[in-house]
Amino acid sequence: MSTAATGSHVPTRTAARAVELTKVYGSGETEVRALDGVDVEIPRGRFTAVMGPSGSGKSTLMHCLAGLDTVTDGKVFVGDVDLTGLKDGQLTRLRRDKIGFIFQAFNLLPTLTALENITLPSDIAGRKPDTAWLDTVVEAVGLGDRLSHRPAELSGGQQQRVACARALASRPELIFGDEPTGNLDSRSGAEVLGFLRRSVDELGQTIVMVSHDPTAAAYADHVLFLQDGRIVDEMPEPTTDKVIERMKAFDGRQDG
Ligand SMILES: Nc1ncnc2c1ncn2[C@@H]1O[C@H](COP(=O)(O)OP(=O)(O)OP(=O)(O)O)[C@@H](O)[C@H]1O
Repeated sequence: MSTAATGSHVPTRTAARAVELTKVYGSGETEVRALDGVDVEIPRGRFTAVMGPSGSGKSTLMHCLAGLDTVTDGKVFVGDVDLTGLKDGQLTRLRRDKIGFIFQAFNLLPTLTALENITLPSDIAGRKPDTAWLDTVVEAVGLGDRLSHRPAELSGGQQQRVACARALASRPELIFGDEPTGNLDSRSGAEVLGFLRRSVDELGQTIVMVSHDPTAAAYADHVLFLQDGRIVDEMPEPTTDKVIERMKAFDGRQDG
C-alpha cells in the first residue's frame, strides 16, 4: 500500500457519533429497548470494534450509525450531518457517497470479475473512478493477476478482500463491517483483517466492525463493549487475551 491518501478537505476528528441514541422495537408487551441512550464517538482514521453478548444491540447500533435504521430518540451524525433530520432520498445518497459496507456474506456478483466487482458501485452511480486511488486500493488488496478472475475462482478470503476493496473504492467517510470474517477460516480471516488494518494505517480509512471473535477485535485500535443496549466498557489497544477476559465477565457467558 502506498502513502496515506486521506483527501484534501480538513476533516473533523469524529467520523460518526451518536448522542443519547435510543432504539425501541415493538410496543407494549413485545417492546424491546435495543439501544438505551448510547453516547459514542467513532474517531476518524481509526479501527473500532464493537463487541458484546448476543442481543446486546451491536447490529442495531451499526445500522443506526449507518443510516440503515431509524432511531427512536437521540441523534446520529456522520461527519457533521445529522442523519435524523434527513429525508429518505437524502439518506440514500449519504449512504451511497459516505459509507461502505462489508457483510459476512461477500455479496459479490458471480458473473463479474474481481475488478469489475470493485468498480461496480461507481459504475452504477455513473461516477468516473479516481484511477490513482483505484490503483492504490487494487494494489493493496494484493490479488495480482486474480483481478480478472470471477468470484467462484477465488478463495473465501480473496473474495472478502475484493468486497473490502469494493467498499474502499469510493473513499467513504467510514466503512462498517458486520462480522466480516464470520464465514472464513482463521487464515483467510487473518488476511482480511490484515487488509482492513492496513487500510486504516496506510490509507487513513475509518472502520467500525461488529464481531464475536476476540482475535478479530484485537486488530482494532479500540473496542466498545455493549450490554443490554448500553456501552458498558471500552478497551484501548486490545489484545485477544484481554478481550476474552472481558467477555467472560458478561454473565459468565463466553458466547459473545
Ligand atoms: N427488527 C427487529 N424487531 C424486533 N426486535 C429486534 C429487531 N432487531 C433487533 N431486535 C432486538 O433488539 C435487540 C438487539 O438486537 P441486535 O441484533 O442489535 O443484537 P446483537 O448484539 O447484534 O446480537 P447478535 O450478536 O446475536 O447478532 C435484541 O433483543 C433483538 O431481538
